[in-house]
Amino acid sequence: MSEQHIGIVLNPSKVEAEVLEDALDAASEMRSRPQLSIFETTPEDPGGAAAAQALAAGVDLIITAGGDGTVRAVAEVLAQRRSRVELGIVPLGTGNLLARNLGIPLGDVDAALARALDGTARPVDVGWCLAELEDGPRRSAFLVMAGVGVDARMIDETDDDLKKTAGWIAYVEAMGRAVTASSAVEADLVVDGETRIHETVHTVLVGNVGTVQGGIDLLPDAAPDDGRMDLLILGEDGVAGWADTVRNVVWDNGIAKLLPGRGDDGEGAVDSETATRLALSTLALDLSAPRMAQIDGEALGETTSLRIEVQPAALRIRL
Ligand SMILES: Nc1ncnc2c1ncn2[C@@H]1O[C@H](COP(=O)(O)OP(=O)(O)OP(=O)(O)O)[C@@H](O)[C@H]1O
Repeated sequence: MSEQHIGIVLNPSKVEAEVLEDALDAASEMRSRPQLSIFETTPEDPGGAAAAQALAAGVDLIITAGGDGTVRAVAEVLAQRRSRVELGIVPLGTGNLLARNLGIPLGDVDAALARALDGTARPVDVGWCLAELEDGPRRSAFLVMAGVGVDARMIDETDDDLKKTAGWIAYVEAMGRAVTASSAVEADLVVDGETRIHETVHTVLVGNVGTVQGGIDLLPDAAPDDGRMDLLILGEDGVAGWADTVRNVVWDNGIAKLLPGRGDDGEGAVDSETATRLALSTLALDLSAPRMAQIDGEALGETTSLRIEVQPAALRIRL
């Protein structure tokens, strides 16, 4: 069998290449060291070009070393090309929502690398989101969530310095500001080309996985390999309740969970009468006024139109 060739797509603002090289050396002690190529991301190109270079170099496995933004950029290239090259994730971001939802070890490079090297590849769905933005249409892949409303604004308003020093607590702080700043908007939704919904909404989210910061399970039925995405619509009255839920869960359970000896039993699913949940393959969303859209924690810009579709089992992620 020819030697395995691994490509690491590395965000150098998160970790030094030597850390990954040393970890790979340690993991390879008992077997032949695979060929390793490192492809660095840049602020202007957070992983797409690096992934394309890795594929061009003929790697058998791509491992991302960065956060959700790095994984998203790499996944976009793999899904677009319908590549069967497997993906491993060493989560080094702030939120690491995908890794968190998939049960990949956080804050432990060696353990995450072991999964990437020896884990079994599982199919993971990818969502595609076409947004009409001020400077034209943009089509982006997402693995965690896409949408408009409180969540998107919250991410957009998250102070970068705060995010660096305070981590997920920064999200809560930003959310407090976002809830007061958000205003309702008329939304027309068409689910799977047939179910029509007209509602005054604050937030519309489509998720591949359900858990957000603080262990809050926004989409309890979301599964990354079911070929569907889950839709959450928060109506006009829902947002206050949701914000309360989030704040309570984050503060009461989130902080408690971080303290030694405390259980992980906090559940924060939205159960408001004004919240609607559905599974879907496609969604057309039109808004009466522009709202900030986001994909996997990245602010896209303001839009009145999103078109979302699922590419089932587009990725093979080692878990
Ligand atoms: N070479 C680089 N130097 C500085 N910044 C970079 C570089 N490469 C990528 N970035 C920036 O890193 C960000 C992407 O970070 P990444 O997704 O890896 O972590 P994160 O944002 O902390 O993750 P998470 O979404 O999980 O919290 C982008 O804003 C991108 O511009």
